[in-house]
Order: sequence, then structure tokens, then C-alpha cells
Amino acid sequence: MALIPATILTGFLGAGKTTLLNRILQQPHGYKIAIIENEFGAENIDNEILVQDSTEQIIEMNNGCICCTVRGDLIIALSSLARRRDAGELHFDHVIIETTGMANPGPVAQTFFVDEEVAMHYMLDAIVTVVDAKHAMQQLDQQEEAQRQVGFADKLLLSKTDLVSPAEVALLSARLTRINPRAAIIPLDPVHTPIDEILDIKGFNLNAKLEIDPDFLAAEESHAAEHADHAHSGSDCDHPSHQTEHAETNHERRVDGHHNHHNHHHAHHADDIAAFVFKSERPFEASKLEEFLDGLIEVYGPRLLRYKGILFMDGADRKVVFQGVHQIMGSDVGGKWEDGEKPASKMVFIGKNLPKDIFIRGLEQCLV
Ligand SMILES: Nc1nc2c(ncn2[C@@H]2O[C@H](COP(=O)(O)OP(=O)(O)OP(=O)(O)O)[C@@H](O)[C@H]2O)c(=O)[nH]1
Repeated sequence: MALIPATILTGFLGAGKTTLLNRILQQPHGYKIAIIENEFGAENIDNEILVQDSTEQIIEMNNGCICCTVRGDLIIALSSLARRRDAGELHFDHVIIETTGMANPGPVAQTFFVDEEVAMHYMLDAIVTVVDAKHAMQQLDQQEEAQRQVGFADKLLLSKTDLVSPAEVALLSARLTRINPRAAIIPLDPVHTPIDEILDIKGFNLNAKLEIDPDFLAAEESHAAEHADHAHSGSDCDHPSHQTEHAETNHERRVDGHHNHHNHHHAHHADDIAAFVFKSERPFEASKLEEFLDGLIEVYGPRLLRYKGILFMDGADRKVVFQGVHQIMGSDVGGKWEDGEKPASKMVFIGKNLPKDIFIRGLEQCLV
């Protein structure tokens, strides 16, 4: 039987998740959606709002936050929904899990890959994050969870744009893109919510699609050019497990000291969670790359939120696609390089305080 697509809907406290779900439930979009709510407190107002449409099924989880204490409950909720669907008691073709405002989406996402019964019935479609255009700047400054929710996202939906100026939206969007250049940013229309922006995004598919914000790419490239003259050799060994946190911090500091990065970052809000891209037109040597990536994920997995790459491998006429969440990585052989398409690798890494130089130098050493 086909796997049921599941969407994780996240967003900081008060971002507008319930408002959005409520609108989705009232729209005649033809999807039958089961909603899993994760709210604190016995009195659940959200639930009362949501039970307006009898075609949707709602399961509520009251025993705390999904991210740390009740992943087990999420497994139970998902498994029970699937069993009741198989038995013909429930009819739905999509699940949306609304997390609490403080939830870390990572463990929620990992549930779909780690738990066998969940993986047998569901495929994680995407993580969609609602961002409050009025309050996000402050939340991102003060709360790592807010940054994390942005970093994990496949799509960012801006709420409350009616309360701010276009210039504020532009400033926020630029910051969101620096944290996560993979996720498209869509302002929410207060009346009509395009369901296609939320369901069937295929964010976790091993497909040969890796869209990265063009402004982000341009900024990365000019940055790289700016510093090309100042390149210096690193340690002899670039295997990540041979690098220490200490060495890495010193290295970053050295770069900052030389080029006055520090001020540059501050002008931009120095978010701990950020992204970078690796690109090359030279092919990778498979065994070297595999060993390096395994090492990277072993060492930096806990700090890596999302990563994805489309790879040009030496001697292969097909693309290799990989993607992952924390330590869980999947890869597959994709389609052939199209006629007229120049084979090239492109990867994006989103994580917390990642040592970009170690990643880039290490990847460069895996090239043929
Ligand atoms: N002006 C404006 N207000 C909004 C918009 N979206 C949501 N709100 C308001 O923001 C408040 C919080 O919205 P909710 O939908 O409850 O937010 P939530 O993310 O579910 O909140 P928690 O579950 O507490 O994390 C409510 O008063 C909404 O009416 C919007 O686009 N514009």
C-alpha cells in the first residue's frame, strides 16, 4: 500500500500555526487530512477550534512536548491512525503534525526514519515552518529553537505580514535565507491558503532537485572570491574525526581576525544556525567521499540539521543524490546528466556553528 505522506508543521509560539490549520480545514481542497496536535495543558482550545470539520481526524497529545518526552506517543498516535485507516475506520490521505511552539523538529522528523512501524506506513513529506513576520527577528535573537525551526524547514510561511512594512519583510527574509537557503519563503495570504504550498512538497525525497536561493549563492560566491587571496593551508589531515573543537574554533577566529568577519556577521545578526554551499565541477572519488562524509556525520551529525547534495562522481554517467537529518543519511543513484547539462556537484549543509572550512577543505580533497 502507498505510504501516507506526513507534514510536520512547526513555528514558534504564537506564529499562527493553528490559524493556518483552521483555514486549511475550512477550505474545499479535496484532501482528507488527519491532524496530530501536540499542545500543553489539559484544556485544549486549539482542539475545539479544529473539530469543525467531520472529515478530519484529530488526535491530541497532552503529555508534553513531542521533541523530548513523547516521541513514543507520536509513534503510538501515528501507528494507531494507520491501523484504524487499514481497518476502514478512518479515511485520510495525509497527516499533519502540529508541534508546540517550543518543539525541536529534529526528533519528530527522525521518528519517520527510525521507527519501523511508522516507516512502514508513512513517508515524511516535509517540515513546514510558520514564521511570525512581526516577532521573528526578536525570537531568532533570543531563542535557538526559533532558529532551529527555520533551519529544518523545507518551506517557510510568513504570517502577520499585514503588521509589518515590506522593508521589514525583506530584512527578515534575507536573514531566513542565510539560515536556510533551501526553503522557499511564502507570505501567507490571510484569506486563501494555497494547500500546494504545504502538502506534497517532497522535501525528503532523494530527487535530483536542490534549489538554493540565488541571492544566497551569489553572496557565497562573492565571499569566496573575497577570501581566495588569503587562503592558507590547514592541518595535514582533514578527516573530521581528527579535528578537535578547539582547533576548529581557533581556525574560525583566525579567519575572523584577518578579515574582520566579526563585524560583518554582527551587521547581519550572527545566527548560530546557518548554511553554506559546496560546489564543484570536478568529479568526486567515490571511496574518498564516502569515508569523508561518514566521518563528518559521525562528528557533526548532532549539529547538522539538514543537508542535501547532488553529486558528480568520477566515471559515473548518473547523478548521485544524498540527503539527511542529523546522523540519518540516505543516498541513491539519480538520473543521467542531461544533454547540455554540465556535470557538477552541489551540496548544502544547514547546522549549528558548523566549521565551514573543515567541510569545504575536506570535500575538496575528495575530488579527483
Ligand atoms: N494580524 C495577524 N494576526 C495573525 C496572523 N496569523 C495569526 N495571527 C494571530 O496570532 C495569534 C496566534 O496565532 P495562533 O494560530 O494561535 O498561533 P500558534 O502558532 O498556533 O500558537 P501556539 O500554538 O501558541 O504556538 C492569534 O491571535 C492569531 O489571530 C496574521 O497573518 N496576521
